Amino acid sequence: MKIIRFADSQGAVHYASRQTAGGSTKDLLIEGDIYGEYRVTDKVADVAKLLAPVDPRAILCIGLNYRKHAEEGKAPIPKFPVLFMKSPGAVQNPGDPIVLPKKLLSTQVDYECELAVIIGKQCKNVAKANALDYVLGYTCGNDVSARDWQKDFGGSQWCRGKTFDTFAPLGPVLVLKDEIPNPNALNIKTILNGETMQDWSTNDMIFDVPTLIEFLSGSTTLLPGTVIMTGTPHGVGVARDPKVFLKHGDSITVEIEKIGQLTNPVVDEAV
Ligand SMILES: NC(=O)N[C@@H](O)C(=O)O
Repeated sequence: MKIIRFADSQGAVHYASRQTAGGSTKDLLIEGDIYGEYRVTDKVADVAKLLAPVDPRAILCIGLNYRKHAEEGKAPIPKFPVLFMKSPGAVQNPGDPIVLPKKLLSTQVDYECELAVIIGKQCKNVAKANALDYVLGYTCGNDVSARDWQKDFGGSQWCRGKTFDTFAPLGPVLVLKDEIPNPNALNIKTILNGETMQDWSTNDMIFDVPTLIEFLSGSTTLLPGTVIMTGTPHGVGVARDPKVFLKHGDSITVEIEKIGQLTNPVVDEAV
């Protein structure tokens, strides 16, 4: 099942089951708690605005989790997953703009397509073999990154470069795990203004999804609604010659097999 989160014409936030048949889409209202007991009603949802599919409790991000991306960044292959975090406040809805900070703040904003895992059940010290039992589902993520803050100004801490407002677009739908039995067998792409910039497979992760859940839950209780962004493959803008950074007027799309397209326009911060 595919689940959307949306605001209705009164501004109230709900979930719905998105059903596509014969090319037409129908959204049926969900009643209850998607992390607990819920049911799909026969009421057609009044979808006024599509939102990010979840309102994250936390956003845990993994760096250098694809060999060729580590190589293009001249970084060593990590022995353990490289963890950093984004503020839940950085989440952006599908279709809404990625806002480039004032030039004073950053001139090197980059894209990163990522498979995002949504934890459905609280867990701690989970064994790899049972790790997917704690997953609710998957969505597309864009780990938007200000490289200058990540590399030069952040004092070797990546956090600020990764967590500006709008630097965590998520969407367009939450695909429940029954539709994706193996999250490590999906094609993943980034398309910038119609040009494919990243095109790889999640089967090339250094630490696969069950290993990441085992590793993270070994130190941190993962609460329902936790989002894990699992790393990006090669082809990012900073590694290109000439470098490619996002600019006002761009349109950036993350596309993942079995999930769909997460597209966001890019705009300059109003000064
Ligand atoms: N370089 C960099 O920031 N990479 C990470 O975000 C990653 O996904 O590997």
